[in-house]
Amino acid sequence: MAELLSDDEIDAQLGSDWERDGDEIVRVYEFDDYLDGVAFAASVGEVAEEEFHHPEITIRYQEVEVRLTSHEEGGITDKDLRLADLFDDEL
Ligand SMILES: C[C@H](O)[C@H](O)[C@H]1CNC2=NC(N)=NC(=O)C2=N1
Repeated sequence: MAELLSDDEIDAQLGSDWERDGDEIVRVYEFDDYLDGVAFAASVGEVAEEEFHHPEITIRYQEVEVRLTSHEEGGITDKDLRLADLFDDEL
């Protein structure tokens, strides 16, 4: 089981395009084309399944919102920060 991160640890390590929202970290990715967003969401899903750590993904017109938290630990852990970086690499 991963350790919950402190507020300072999260602030220090969170990617600049991500935001803290309570027990979650969130990023909204923008796309010119709806289907590019759909394809990106699919690639995020592939990474999540490989890592067996799953985000909430919301696909909207020209944007995809990705939210991460560690459900078992009840907050934000290194797993969430790592997945955020891996998702950003899918762009
Ligand atoms: C049994 C438990 O659901 C699994 O170990 C995994 C699946 N994917 C998961 N994803 C996320 N975000 N948090 C979890 O705690 C988690 N647990």
